[in-house]
Amino acid sequence: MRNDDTIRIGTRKSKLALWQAYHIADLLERGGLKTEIVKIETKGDKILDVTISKIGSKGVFTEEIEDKLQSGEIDIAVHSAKDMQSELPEGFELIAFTERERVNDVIVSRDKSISLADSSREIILGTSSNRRLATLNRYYPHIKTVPVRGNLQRRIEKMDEGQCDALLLAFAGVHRMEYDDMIAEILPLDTFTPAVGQGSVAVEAHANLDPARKERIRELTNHPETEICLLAERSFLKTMQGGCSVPVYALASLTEDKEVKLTGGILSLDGKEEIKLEKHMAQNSPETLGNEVAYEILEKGGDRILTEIKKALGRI
Ligand SMILES: NCc1[nH]cc(CCC(=O)O)c1CC(=O)O
Repeated sequence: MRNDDTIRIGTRKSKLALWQAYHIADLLERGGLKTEIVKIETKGDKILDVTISKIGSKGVFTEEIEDKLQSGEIDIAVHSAKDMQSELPEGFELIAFTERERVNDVIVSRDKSISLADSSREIILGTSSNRRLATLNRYYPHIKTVPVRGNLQRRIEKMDEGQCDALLLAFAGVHRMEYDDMIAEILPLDTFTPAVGQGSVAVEAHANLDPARKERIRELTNHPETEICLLAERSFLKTMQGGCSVPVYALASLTEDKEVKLTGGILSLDGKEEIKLEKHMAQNSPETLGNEVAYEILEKGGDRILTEIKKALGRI
């Protein structure tokens, strides 16, 4: 343990990552803590021209950051919650989740008249996410896609270079980067159920972080309602054993009668099959809820779909 009281916050260097890190710094400083941002380059940031599902290895965006958490060079790391694997390496945990932003996926374009449901015109949509591709195959089969990677700014540049007419992105990132005026359409949650954790910022720590510091950081950054929802979603993901390149989705919310409701599902890559389920449970057992929804989906055929997907992705 260092003896000064500045909280060192580790983050990737992209604009979105920095926005998230400064957001956490702001919450901590409002509570009277001093902060310092430590920018860290990861393997995933260096490899821009292959899709992440082809790089394959777990933690391409987190390994270097976790090394610095473990050594105590940084106290916490800040990530988009949805980028975090459902199981962290031994000794690491997510200690807080910030209040969730609007969770929807959106269409971003220079042409605001673009709409996914409009099959009368040809739209080429940029996305590299298997969840989004499978959802398009199922609900909007007339839409053509091209893979587009890189940070948000780079993706918009690629669109402006003519690689695609529009991009399919998470509202949260678009809003944080202040591209709201390019949002052509906010996609409905019943077809485009978002990825687990979408819209919330997660704070990661190592078990060697001083408990009093950890508790103070948690008090200032954690949003308890969001945390309950994310615990349900993340335990769903863990039981599904999906990994980030599998079209698995889940969205939890709190109900008026103080329960947590979870909708989870899996799609085949071609979108021909979808198994989707909704359940609710008392708020004190979000993880049990996540497990139960996952087990039931696996039992109802999700297991077979998952095996087929992993085979197609070359994972088994
Ligand atoms: N997959 C990358 C990623 N990770 C987090 C966000 C956006 C912010 C968020 O959902 O928290 C994005 C961009 C996107 O999917 O459009």
